[in-house]
Amino acid sequence: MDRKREKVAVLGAGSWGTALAMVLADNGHEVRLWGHNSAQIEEINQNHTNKKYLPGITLPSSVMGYSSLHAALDGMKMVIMAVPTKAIREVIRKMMESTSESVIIVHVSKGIEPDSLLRISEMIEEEMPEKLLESVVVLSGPSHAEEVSLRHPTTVTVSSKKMDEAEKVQDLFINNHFRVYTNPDLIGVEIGGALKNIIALAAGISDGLGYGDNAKAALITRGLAEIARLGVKMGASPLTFSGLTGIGDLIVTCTSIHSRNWRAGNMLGKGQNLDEVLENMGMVVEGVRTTKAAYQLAQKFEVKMPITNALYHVLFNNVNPKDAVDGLMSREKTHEMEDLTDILGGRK
Ligand SMILES: NC(=O)C1=CN([C@@H]2O[C@H](COP(=O)(O)OP(=O)(O)OC[C@H]3O[C@@H](n4cnc5c(N)ncnc54)[C@H](OP(=O)(O)O)[C@@H]3O)[C@@H](O)[C@H]2O)C=CC1
Ligand SMILES: O=C(CO)COP(=O)(O)O
Repeated sequence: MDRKREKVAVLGAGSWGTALAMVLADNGHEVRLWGHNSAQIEEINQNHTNKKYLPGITLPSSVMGYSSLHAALDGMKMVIMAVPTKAIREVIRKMMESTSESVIIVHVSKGIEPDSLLRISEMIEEEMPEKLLESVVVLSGPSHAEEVSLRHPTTVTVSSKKMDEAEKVQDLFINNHFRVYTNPDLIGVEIGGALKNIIALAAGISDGLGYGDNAKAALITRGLAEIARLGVKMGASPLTFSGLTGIGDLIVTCTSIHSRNWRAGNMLGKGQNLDEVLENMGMVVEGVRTTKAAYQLAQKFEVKMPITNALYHVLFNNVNPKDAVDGLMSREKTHEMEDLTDILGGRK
């Protein structure tokens, strides 16, 4: 495809920012990868590696590392925000000290902010004055950085309130190993991507306890049911949850050793405590904060989210993981399609 060469800044030099910088460089764009650790940026520029986050991978030499945010943003209209959810506000604030240009922000993170209960696009809109923010686009889907950096076939979805801007982002990233779809359901795309991490933690716990494929299939399916239940109450389309950012991302995260959320859950299931687990991981485990946010959202929207609820008590109230599973399995009997029966007038 004929493609215009764009200038793109990627903020966050962890696994996902680096893998996405590789996709953009493969597509011929000018890519500036900003990170706050200058030794790591030096490694990227001198050795074309980012060993901590993508071991064994050689980066295209056109990916240029920047430790100055000001320099990375100079002349940039397109900014990829690839830091963990809890760092987004801080990085946006620093960004605004460094630029007076209006930009399109593409956020690729998966979380919900506890207490404010905002989705990431809403946090960005809250932080940035309208005159500096042309639009926010989310890019999400089943996409482990490790596999993207090997150029293995991957599919993701972009969404925005302004779909013409989402289409620009589709054109920016799409190539024959990284296929990008559009979906206008911004709420559904963000909720699916964020909440799948809760279920991935639970799936890891189940595997760590020695339970098998039946338990994992149950968690994925019933997890999707509770994510969709909440998402629809928040204004999402139910169809989005059967797509890449719903069931697609649930499958990839609940079944892969690449997933930090699954791995963290696995260690919890094997008996480690949360602090030890997070210390050992050395990378972001978004599902922990998102569990807190989803627990609060379930209360706010009066939605039943039994798996989220059980995980919340394991993470924050020292409930033993096995007791949490026993509690889930001994819940009051119910109809599988509870919400459908509500719609059909309570027929059982
Ligand atoms: N990895 C993946 O496969 C995918 C990840 N995502 C999402 O992308 C987001 C980023 O994750 P990922 O790259 O994997 O995380 P990593 O843990 O691999 O990397 C996080 C990066 O962000 C940096 N960082 C943390 N806090 C700040 C801060 N305050 N200012 C500047 N930089 C900061 C870290 O720096 P330092 O090294 O100093 O800690 C590190 O470079 C998450 O929301 C995740 O859910 C989405 C799809 C796939
Ligand atoms: O979002 C991801 C894959 O789509 C990555 O998941 P983890 O953060 O659990 O590694």
